[in-house]
Parts: sequence; C-alpha cells; structure tokens
Amino acid sequence: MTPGARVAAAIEILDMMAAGQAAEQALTRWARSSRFAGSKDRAAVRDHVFDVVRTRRSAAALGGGTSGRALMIGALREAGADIETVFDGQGHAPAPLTAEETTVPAMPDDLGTAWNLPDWLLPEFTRSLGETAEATARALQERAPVSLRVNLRKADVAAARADLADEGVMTAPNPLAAAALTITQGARRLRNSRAYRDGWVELQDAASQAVVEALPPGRRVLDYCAGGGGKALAIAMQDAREVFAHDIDPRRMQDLPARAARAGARITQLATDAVASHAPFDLVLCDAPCSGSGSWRRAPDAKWALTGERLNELTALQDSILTTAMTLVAPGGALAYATCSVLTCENEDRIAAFLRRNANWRQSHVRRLDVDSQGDGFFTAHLTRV
Ligand SMILES: C[S@@+](CC[C@H](N)C(=O)[O-])C[C@H]1O[C@@H](n2cnc3c(N)ncnc32)[C@H](O)[C@@H]1O
Repeated sequence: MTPGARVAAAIEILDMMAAGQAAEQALTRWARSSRFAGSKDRAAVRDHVFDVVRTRRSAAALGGGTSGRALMIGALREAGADIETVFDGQGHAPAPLTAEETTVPAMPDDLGTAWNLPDWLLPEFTRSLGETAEATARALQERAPVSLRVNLRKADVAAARADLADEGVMTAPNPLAAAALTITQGARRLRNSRAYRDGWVELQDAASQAVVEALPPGRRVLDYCAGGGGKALAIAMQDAREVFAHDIDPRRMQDLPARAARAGARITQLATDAVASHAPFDLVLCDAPCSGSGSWRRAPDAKWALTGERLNELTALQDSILTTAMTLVAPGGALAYATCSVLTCENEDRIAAFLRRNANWRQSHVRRLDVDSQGDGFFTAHLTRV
C-alpha cells in the first residue's frame, strides 16, 4: 500500500470507531476485508489510527471536525507532515484537501485540548499528579515503549539479548526491573523469533515487572485478578513461589495454560468457588480492574470512553476486591494492591479507605511509577496485618 492508501485505510477505521466500534474491533474488521494489506501495511495503519486517537482532541481542533478525515488531517498537521503529498487523490489515497480544509483552524488554548484529556477528568488528574501532570498528559500522547521480560528460568538477560539480536530484534536493558528489556529496533520480528517461541522472553511492560519484582516474600502466592496472567507468569519466575491464578471472568485466563507451558512455569488456576478452600496464601496480589490511565498510550480509546460514573464504579469494585482478598491472606502474610492507573482516587485513596476500614492492617510499601519512555504508569502498595 502507498502512504496515501494507508492514511485512507486509517480514515476508514476512524469512521468505524466514530460509529461505535472499539479500536481493536474496527482494526480487525478492516484487516479481514483488506487481504491485500501486508503485515507492514497493517502495522502502519494501526500506528496512524492510534496516533490520532491519542491526540483526538487537538487533532479535531486542527482538522476542523471529528470525522476520520478531519481527525487525520488534524493529526498530520500537528505532526508537521506535508498533507498535500498524502491527500493527493492518486490511487487509493484520500481526495485532495478542499478549499475549506486548507484553512488551518486556530488551536484553542484550553488545558483539555493541550493535554488531550476530557475536561471532566482534569481536576482529578491534576490532583493526582501535581507537578508531573503536564508531563504525564504529554507522555500519554506518545507511543508506548515495547518491553520484554526475560524468563530467567530459561535464559539470562545477556543470552536472551544475544539471541534476539541474531534475529534482528535489538534491545536495551530497562532500568525499571532486572529482567526488563526495551526493544529499540525490530519489534515486528519478535513474534517469529526463536527466543519468543521458546519462552525465553515475554512481552510485558517494564513497570508491570517492577511491581512484581517488589512483591514481598511468601511461598504460596495468589494472583487474585490474574487476567491474561502476565503478573502470575512473572511471579512464577521467582524462586520459592507456588503460584495460583484466579479471575472473576475465567475466559480472561484462557491463554494462561499455553503461556505457562511455553515459559516452563507451573500455575494452578482456581475458579472463584475454589479460592477459599485453597486459602490461606502467604501473598495475595490484587492487580485490580482500573481506568487504565497509566496505559492509555496502548489503549487510547479508553481515555475518551471513561466517565465519572464508571470511575466511581471502579473505585467501589477496587474496595470490594480488597475486602474479599484480605480474608485470603495467612497470618503474617501480605496483601499487595496494584493498578495501571495514575489517578489518586484509584490508588492512595483506596489504600487509605482500606486502612480506615481495617485498623489492624498497615501499609508497608508504596510506589508510583510514572508514564515515561521506560514504562506505563503504575501504582502499588503492600499491606500487612498487625
Ligand atoms: C488489570 S486486569 C489484570 C491484569 C493481569 N494481572 C496481568 O498482569 O496481565 C484486572 C482483572 O481483574 C478481573 N476482575 C474484575 N473484577 C474482579 C473480581 N471481583 N474478582 C477478581 N477479579 C476481578 C478482570 O476480569 C480483569 O481480568
């Protein structure tokens, strides 16, 4: 596909999203109906779509509207691209700009547009991040790094890097965690690489790895909100751990047996009605459902879909998960809470509310991880019974 045809495809997908489809759904539907598109084309189209959605508000302002075409014009304008060479109407490229489209609208000077955040969220966002609010909002408009976790049960970091480099996947150590690497070149070759196939490396955000690396000791560990099992797999890499995984929605864990087999890890999955009979656990991790605000670079449509009402539902759910999970912790054990959110209402406020409800618990560790070039925004706190 030509550069223009890729932009035209992105416009089509953005219009599908405007009609109510989620980004992944619209991308999949487009890919199925566009068999001519190779993997590089699909990746480029995806990048266009996500670049636009991350900056949707400023793109709409600079493009003069919210249609896929207007958003794409706005995003290319913001990136300083030469729009006329892409919108030239040749082949499958978008039609040339109309006279109206060539007039660049004035950029509004409000915070919500500059930070590409919904207005209703600004007070909580600034309360949560203080002096780092602007840097975080701007970081959320960039592409996320692609990070790997070396599976130390199968390879050391140097061996994994060398093996990946042989196949054109170049990496750099990521300071957030001992086994974390950032891909600097060749990310698209990863899934076909030997190191990936043989379970030497897993795709995992480095901040997520840092959360696992900091977990307190304890032999029997329950990953209570296991989802796809990214953290359970990382915990299973640590010495002297026996790992159990649970999720209220067991379908989320459906790939876990295959992932564990590839990693050479043993993880026991527990259905909700089987958790209590396997308790107590020395460590219970609640990687709670959240707004995902620390990972909006990877799922930018979630930034625009979140509402105040949904945020309230999430904080209530976070409280109830902690209340259930604490009953599963052995005497002398620990409860670890984590979110990939940067919002105080989902983080420090939930821990404070838990400690108000449970006077016999203390916070023993707390850490916030920024959204930056190393990893996503995360929060984690450890709680112990006194
Ligand atoms: C942030 S995701 C987990 C991500 C996962 N730990 C990882 O590292 O890949 C949160 C998970 O919590 C699950 N969940 C939601 N409500 C729950 C509940 N009441 N009890 C347990 N899990 C719940 C969701 O189904 C979702 O898979």
